[in-house]
Amino acid sequence: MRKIEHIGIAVKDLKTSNALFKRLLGSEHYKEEEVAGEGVNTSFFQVGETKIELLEASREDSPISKFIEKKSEGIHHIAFDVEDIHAEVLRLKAAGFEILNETPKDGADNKLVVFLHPRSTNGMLVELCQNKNN
Ligand SMILES: CC[C@@H](C(=O)O)C(=O)SCCNC(=O)CCNC(=O)[C@H](O)C(C)(C)COP(=O)(O)OP(=O)(O)OC[C@H]1O[C@@H](n2cnc3c(N)ncnc32)[C@H](O)[C@@H]1OP(=O)(O)O
Ligand SMILES: [Co+2]
Repeated sequence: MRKIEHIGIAVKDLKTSNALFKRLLGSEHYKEEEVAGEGVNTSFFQVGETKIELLEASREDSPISKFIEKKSEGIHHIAFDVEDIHAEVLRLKAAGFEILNETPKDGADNKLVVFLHPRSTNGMLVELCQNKNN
């Protein structure tokens, strides 16, 4: 794993949270993107070499709706940048981690993504991200 690619934050309302994070970080979000496969609308803020990804549910059965209902708004996952996502999946599986999707799926920002179940990572949802142009 090369660096923290982004920190995902579950929010109820993207517009309200865009304004809050603009006040917090002192800069505007640089893009918004819907990822229909995940049931989310996202916005991104650059913070040095990493990013904050705000996630709003775009449908009732989105993982974000369930998370906010059971817990609250707040940190939802940490995403690590990897060079070869297939090799990382094999390495992490052999090391005993529970992979939620062994076949990488389309994420935001031109990425392929894989998730690890929080019950195998001390309660933290982990995302692996590989740039599609790698
Ligand atoms: C924008 C695209 C992409 C990107 O490019 O960056 C994204 O970031 S998409 C983000 C949204 N997508 C996902 O989260 C996909 C992966 N998540 C899942 O598959 C599910 O959410 C889950 C993690 C398997 C949980 O689903 P489910 O089992 O249906 O939910 P429960 O509410 O029953 O939870 C079971 C268990 O897990 C705990 N949990 C759930 N979510 C989280 C979380 N984000 N962080 C930590 N723990 C989490 C939940 O509390 C339950 O624990 P117990 O109550 O102790 O059983
Ligand atoms: Co993410």
